[in-house]
Amino acid sequence: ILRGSVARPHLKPYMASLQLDGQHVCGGFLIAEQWVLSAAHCAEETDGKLFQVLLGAHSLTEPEPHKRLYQVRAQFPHPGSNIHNNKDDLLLLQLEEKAELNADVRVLPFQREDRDVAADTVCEVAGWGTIDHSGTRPDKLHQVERPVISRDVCNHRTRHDGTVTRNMMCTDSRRKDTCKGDSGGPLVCGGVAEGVVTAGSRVCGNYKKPAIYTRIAPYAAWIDGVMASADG
Ligand SMILES: O=C(O)c1[nH]c2ccc(F)cc2c1NC(=O)[C@H]1C[C@@H]1c1ccccc1
Repeated sequence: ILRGSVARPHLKPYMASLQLDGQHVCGGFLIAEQWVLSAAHCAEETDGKLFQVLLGAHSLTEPEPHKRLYQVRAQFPHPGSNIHNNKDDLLLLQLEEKAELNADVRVLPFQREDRDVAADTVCEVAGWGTIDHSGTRPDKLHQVERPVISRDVCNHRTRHDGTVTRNMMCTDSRRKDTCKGDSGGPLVCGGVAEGVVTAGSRVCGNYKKPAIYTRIAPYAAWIDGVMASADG
């Protein structure tokens, strides 16, 4: 998160850190007791290894009361996701067991109504991604508020030039922005997850390149289908 602030500890109890060998790779969030939603690109270089999912955390390193690392039983990248673009950039992770819910570990509801969030709506996004242009990696969760910008503005020739589909949305990236490592986290508007930070490589903090999110509502049926069909 660029030019945001340290989040109030454990006030975003749905936040997940997707880790490999103890290293944060991407964000994610709890959508059900045994399920985390993130971005498919994040699993591109895992060489077939499964993530581990850290829940209940504020600091990535310090001991905290409800912090716990969960094994992943299975990972389900959206079948339409691919390395060439940001389409269908969603990843469902089934935890090895149901997460123990408490004050620091909670499910975040996601939007099921497929209607664009109005431009200028101020939403919030959080993550353990880079916090400056030197690529500094924070230990604590950061957050930032960002206004939604219209798809037409986001698709302008000088911005994302028509690559933002109806299944995506954008927020203003002037100065304050998401950045590497924040991908997979939720864009929360009015207490509901409306989008997932896309994990394609993107310059951060440049107003010419707004942040892009995968809208969740268009994928509600896919999400429900995977959760229903997987065992347990
Ligand atoms: O964050 C992303 O957009 C993104 N997209 C990817 C695609 C493949 C892939 F193998 C990884 C990623 C990845 N995450 C990262 O590189 C994470 C490792 C870097 C990081 C930044 C800040 C703090 C901690 C760690």
